[in-house]
Amino acid sequence: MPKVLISDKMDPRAAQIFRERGLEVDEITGKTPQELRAIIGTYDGLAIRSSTKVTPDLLEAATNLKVVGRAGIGVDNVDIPAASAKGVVVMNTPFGNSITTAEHAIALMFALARQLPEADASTQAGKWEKNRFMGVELTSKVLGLIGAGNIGSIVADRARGLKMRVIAFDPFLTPERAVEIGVEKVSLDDLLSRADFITLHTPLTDQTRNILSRENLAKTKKGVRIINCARGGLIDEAALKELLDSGHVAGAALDVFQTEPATDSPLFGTPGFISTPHLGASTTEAQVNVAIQVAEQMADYLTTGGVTNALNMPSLSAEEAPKLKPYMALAEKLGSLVGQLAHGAITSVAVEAEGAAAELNLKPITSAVLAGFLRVHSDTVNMVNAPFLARERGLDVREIRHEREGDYHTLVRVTVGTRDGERSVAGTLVGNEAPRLVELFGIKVEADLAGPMLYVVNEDRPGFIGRLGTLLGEANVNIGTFHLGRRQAGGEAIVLLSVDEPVTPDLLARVKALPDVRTAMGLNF
Ligand SMILES: NC(=O)C1=CN([C@@H]2O[C@H](COP(=O)(O)OP(=O)(O)OC[C@H]3O[C@@H](n4cnc5c(N)ncnc54)[C@H](O)[C@@H]3O)[C@@H](O)[C@H]2O)C=CC1
Ligand SMILES: O=C(O)CCC(=O)C(=O)O
Repeated sequence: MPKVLISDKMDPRAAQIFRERGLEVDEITGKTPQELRAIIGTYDGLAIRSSTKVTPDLLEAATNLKVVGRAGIGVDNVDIPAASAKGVVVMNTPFGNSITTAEHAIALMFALARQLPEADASTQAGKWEKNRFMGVELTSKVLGLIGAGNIGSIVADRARGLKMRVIAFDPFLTPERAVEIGVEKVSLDDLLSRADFITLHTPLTDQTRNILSRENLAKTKKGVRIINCARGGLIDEAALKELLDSGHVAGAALDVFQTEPATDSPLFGTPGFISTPHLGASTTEAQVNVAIQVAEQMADYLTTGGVTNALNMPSLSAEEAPKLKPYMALAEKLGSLVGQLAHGAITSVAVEAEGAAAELNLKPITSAVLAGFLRVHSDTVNMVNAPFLARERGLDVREIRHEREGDYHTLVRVTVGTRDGERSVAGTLVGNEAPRLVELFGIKVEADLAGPMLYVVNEDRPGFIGRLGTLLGEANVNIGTFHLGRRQAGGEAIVLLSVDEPVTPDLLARVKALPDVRTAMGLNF
């Protein structure tokens, strides 16, 4: 039974769903990285929010880990390249907390406009400072969105309801989408100079880090108010402090900080500054949404192989997964076969699908081919890290669909390119279920690829099969299945036979010494 660890505080529905789906679950929160490292080894799944840091060090100790599920959006606390290299799927829940976070940005905008936290503190201190707290109206003001994705577009919708004019800087926002969400697409400089309020809604990337740098902050309109409910690191906090002190920036509200938890900051106590402790996603509704979603997604993956919202693997719905499962088994076997047989450096891999296979999602099939192929050289390869490793090796990977049906109702062909030319193998599914090899390097042969096998290329001459059978009998090697194929009568022929024990070097030498043998190899599936 797969085991899941919930290592950050999460709505109890997550644990409930894991149990209902037949998984064992432990909730152990508040551990130090060292303590987590000590226990992670037995878990197949790790469910987190933002506190747990999934580092290369933790992943090294996570010897059973198959999936990390982030109950939330940002995955900057997960080292995705390191997880991919280890074959661990990383999933998030991209929509469950977006409304809540957008509402927090709007709440902070109101709080800045009317200085609500200061007014509250002053009133409760018995001061009744009615003349101190002069606010500004939101109506007709310009709101500048940096990032107009899920959350940014919800903020735009709410702001338009407040009769604000919304402008947006987002290099990936199409003009059509800008019209659809009712914003004016502008350059960053344009936004900085026009916005009365600026709100950030991008992920933290190399391009967005420090997007509100000292230089860019200096370009803002005097009296601007700034909100960040996205990620610390988007704003130069030291420059922001100086501009608040000078009065150029009238107010700033940060939910997120460069260093979290932010228990100390030069910004604390600055007039016009408001902060919340990364509360953007903290509503009951959002936490229920993300907990349910992450648990369902992780349980799907661990029980059916279904993949949703993964950041390092193509999606595969829970309905698709069972249909694709036999294809992935076939693809892995074909990948493994070419990996074992092809000599010389492989530069390209083409995966072709014919007939029924052509109607399927080819990404997982290709990943399985690559996993089978690369596993010949490393047993830590799986479907998650195989495409990543293939890219690292500079392999040119292609997918080709042929709608036509050939001799088989469904067919997957794998062709590898080497310096000596291309070599291909093909297979089908018998009864839509059982993988069967049907073509090997241009020769038709029907064989199940299972367990240890002996592969022989020979001249097609009378008496050869008898000699091979006798040799194996004398060597006490039991034959499970025997498959033959030939290019043409009297030409190159192949023998593929399954044997009960792996082929030893001694047996291989004796097979190679038989008359008419061109080459022989032991294979394993
Ligand atoms: N404070 C909190 O508790 C929460 C924070 N977040 C954070 O909010 C941020 C936004 O989340 P979503 O809207 O769901 O993400 P999203 O991926 O839907 O939208 C991000 C937008 O940023 C844009 N973008 C990317 N690079 C850009 C650049 N260089 N300049 C301008 N725009 C750029 C993208 O095109 C995209 O439209 C994320 O960082 C997420 O982690 C999300 C939920 C809760
Ligand atoms: O889980 C949380 O409280 C933080 C949410 C967040 O930052 C995100 O989803 O990106």
